[in-house]
Amino acid sequence: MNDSPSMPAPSASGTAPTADRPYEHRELMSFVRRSSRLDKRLQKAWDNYADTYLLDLPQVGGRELSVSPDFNFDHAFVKRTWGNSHPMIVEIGTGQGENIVAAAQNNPDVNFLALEVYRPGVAHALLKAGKYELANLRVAEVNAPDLMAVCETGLLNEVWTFFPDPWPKTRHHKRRIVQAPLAAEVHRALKTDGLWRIATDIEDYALHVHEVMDGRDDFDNIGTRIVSLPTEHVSKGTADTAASLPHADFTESERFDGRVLTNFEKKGIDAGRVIHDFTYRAR
Ligand SMILES: C[S@@+](CC[C@H](N)C(=O)[O-])C[C@H]1O[C@@H](n2cnc3c(N)ncnc32)[C@H](O)[C@@H]1O
Repeated sequence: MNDSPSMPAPSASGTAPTADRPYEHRELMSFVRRSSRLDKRLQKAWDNYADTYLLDLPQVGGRELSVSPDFNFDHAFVKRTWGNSHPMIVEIGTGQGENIVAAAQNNPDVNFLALEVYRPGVAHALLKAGKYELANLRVAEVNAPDLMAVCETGLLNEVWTFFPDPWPKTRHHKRRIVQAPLAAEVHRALKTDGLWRIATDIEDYALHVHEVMDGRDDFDNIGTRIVSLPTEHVSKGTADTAASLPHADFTESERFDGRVLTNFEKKGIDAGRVIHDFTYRAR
């Protein structure tokens, strides 16, 4: 599989992952492995469509959902797999594939790769890809940062991370997938002017994105809507109390019109939460 001449990409920690020291800096995962049992319908989808749509990527021995650091996600692999060199968009944490399937249907001249660790989600994405006979979509059941780490420099036009798992407890914030090391890897994988689109319905995650991303000198936040969010949380209090708290001011984007309303987003809206959209352009 690894017949490309290009070297494995360096990891965000600055040292390239190797077979005996793979992704050491990433032992804290952004997900907890859940049941991979499929019901009859999803098992049938898997049996029918995995050969066509699921990428069988080499793993690090004994580490589920990993991608071997010896693998290169590069132009040559894209050409062999998608059969062309069209622009490439990668979605990190695709859920059930609702969004990327719709995008792939609407943009046949763009290649899409969905990354997801939850097997029933992967199976749903396969089911829809098969149902709509999408030639431009592939799905990988992998830990997304592992794939980003082996992505050829400048290969991607866009990366999407919509409604990442919130990990609300402070002691779990380190598990949030939007982190400085991933940002560095996404930046390296993107073309100059490529975009990382992020959306969340969790106010504290929006602050987290702002904290991780807005001080970076390798990305520009191209949002134009000015937002001011309190940086401390009070469970009870008046509007005056809230206004007197320290605030962070930053910019967000208008809703990305390439995003369909997924179940996750709908649940957030139904619960009265505000959606925060960010667009970061790689320098
Ligand atoms: C809250 S869901 C949102 C799904 C989808 N983006 C949407 O908007 O409907 C977050 C998804 O990210 C996936 N995920 C979390 N960490 C991941 C990782 N390291 N690699 C790939 N997928 C991941 C989870 O399994 C989950 O399906």
